[in-house]
Amino acid sequence: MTTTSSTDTSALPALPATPERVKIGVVSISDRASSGVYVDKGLPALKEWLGAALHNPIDFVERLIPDEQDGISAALIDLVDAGCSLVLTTGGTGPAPRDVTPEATLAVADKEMPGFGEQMRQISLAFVPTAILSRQVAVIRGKSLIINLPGQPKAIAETLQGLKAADGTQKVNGIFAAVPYCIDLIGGPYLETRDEVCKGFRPKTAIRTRA
Ligand SMILES: Nc1ncnc2c1ncn2[C@@H]1O[C@H](COP(=O)(O)OP(=O)(O)OP(=O)(O)O)[C@@H](O)[C@H]1O
Ligand SMILES: Nc1nc2c(c(=O)[nH]1)N[C@H]1C(S)=C(S)[C@@H](COP(=O)(O)O)O[C@H]1N2
Repeated sequence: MTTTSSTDTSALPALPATPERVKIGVVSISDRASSGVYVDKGLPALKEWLGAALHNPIDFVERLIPDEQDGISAALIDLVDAGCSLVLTTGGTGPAPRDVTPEATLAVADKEMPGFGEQMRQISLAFVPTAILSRQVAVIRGKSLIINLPGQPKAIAETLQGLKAADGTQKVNGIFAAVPYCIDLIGGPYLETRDEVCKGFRPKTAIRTRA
């Protein structure tokens, strides 16, 4: 009789020879960047970080939009409908009157994922005492994970990858460590991280290997 242990991953399909293509939505939400008062640094920072963190080839779908709740919700719906497995927003998470990104994100949610916001505020405290001013949320819509990041361009890498000590050991885990497995669970592509940037974590039973 053949027995299968709880850590036997042979039941999972083998990975294709090269990492799967993934479609990722990146949304920069800023009144001033979207109207040309200053140059947008949000989209370049998001694309640069994701390109460095993933082995998967990425098709980016980009939006640079003002802080308008209905427009933000419409952009998020569009990106999910376009097949983005992951959507990252930057900006508009604070307490100012025009900061409405969390409301716009919750308005399109099937499920809220509160752990991401909790962990991001915790991580950000290692960088700035004002971390708790970000109301950022994460949600599932269809087969897509949508995550809000703060608007400061440097906050993108800070929250996604966390903080490393001078000797290279991870002092504070970034939230991206939990993203690949979350996307597995909602039926998306298998994300493969570059461990030196951010090591994705999966339970042993969810780790797939190449044939
Ligand atoms: N897309 C961006 N590109 C470059 N810098 C940005 C961007 N978004 C925000 N910043 C910087 O981070 C700061 C905090 O971001 P926040 O989202 O709170 O912007 P804001 O003050 O509401 O103004 P705006 O929406 O017009 O960018 C901004 O004041 C700006 O210095
Ligand atoms: N990692 C990180 N988190 C951060 C910050 C930052 O610089 N780095 N800025 C904080 C500040 S000052 C504010 S007001 C809130 C909300 O920022 P937002 O409105 O630009 O999204 O995010 C906070 N979180």
